[in-house]
Amino acid sequence: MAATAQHDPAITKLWLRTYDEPGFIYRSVSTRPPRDCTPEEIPVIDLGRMFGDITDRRKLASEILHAAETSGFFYIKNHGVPESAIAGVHQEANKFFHLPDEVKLSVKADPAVSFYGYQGPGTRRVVPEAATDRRESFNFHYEPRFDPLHQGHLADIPEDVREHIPKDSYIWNDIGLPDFQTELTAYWQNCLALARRLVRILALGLDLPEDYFDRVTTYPGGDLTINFYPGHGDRPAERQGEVELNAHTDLQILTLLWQSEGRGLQILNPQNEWIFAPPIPGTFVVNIGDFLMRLTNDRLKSTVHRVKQNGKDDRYSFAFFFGFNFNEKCGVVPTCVSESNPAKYQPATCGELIAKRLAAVQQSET
Ligand SMILES: O=C(O)CCC(=O)C(=O)O
Ligand SMILES: [Fe+2]
Repeated sequence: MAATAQHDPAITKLWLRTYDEPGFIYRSVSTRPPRDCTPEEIPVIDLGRMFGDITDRRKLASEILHAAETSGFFYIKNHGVPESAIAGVHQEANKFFHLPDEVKLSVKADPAVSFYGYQGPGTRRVVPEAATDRRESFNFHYEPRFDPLHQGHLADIPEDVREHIPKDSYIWNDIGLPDFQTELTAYWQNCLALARRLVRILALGLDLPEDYFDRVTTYPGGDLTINFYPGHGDRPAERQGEVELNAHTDLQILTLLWQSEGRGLQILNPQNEWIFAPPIPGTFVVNIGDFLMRLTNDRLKSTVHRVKQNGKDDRYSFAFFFGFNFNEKCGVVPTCVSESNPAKYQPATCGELIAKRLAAVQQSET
């Protein structure tokens, strides 16, 4: 991927994509093998208090804020997403990724329409300097018809919201898995509800009214990606050390990540060293996205991460990316600016920034 810096072999140049011109930056990163994160670096936060009184909620909010301001990553437990919903997706993901290639390719992303659907191994490249990602994935996006908030009112969906929804219904073509769509959308609904609650806690943590962001989460970004990273099984680990998903930051507000057993996810800490965020049973990993970093004037951190799969066993992960309404212009929130710390960013819609970045990614793939 990256060229080694000239003077120090323990440092390598890591290229990253950004929203802003020129579109790339690089960081000088340690080549030392990753260690596991400490509980201080990526704490486990108990969300049970989300349903408590305002004192409980404020206490929870301050813990979340602290993690979001430091590593930008935290685990959550007691998150309320039923194990059965997770197991349902896990089972369907296992069946899906073991289908013959021609079946998976029948629901593949058509770049002329959207980037949703199946993406085979080696088809995505985050930055021109990087190798292609080796992961396989399937992803779909927010649709009001899946959102319990709009059940029974689908006729009232505003036209500009409709226009924003990609017309890629082919991603749900029949692939011979009768429960695939049902299980994925049921899990998606759980994540959507959880993300809407978490954003309220974030608002409290930012000293804003708890319902401050509600207005921009009525037709939010809500992408679910199921990822598959095959293990090497009984064969020699020929791919050991290779990156399966290249270093990136997530684009929107926050990501809820479930990971199956086995290390894979690595996070770049403030000392520019990779650390593992190993799976912890019963938890999700949450991380802050670029758009929320921008809305908080860089107070909350959107942290670089990547995946290396170096185990014998297959690894799965499910990433739910939550964003604000795509057509809503959002500026830096009032509690993150002051006379001595003016807003660094102009108001923008999440939709326009993401479209710009995805177009750039597509360009580096062609
Ligand atoms: O598979 C993982 O652990 C991380 C996936 C990820 O970072 C992503 O899909 O953006
Ligand atoms: Fe990510």
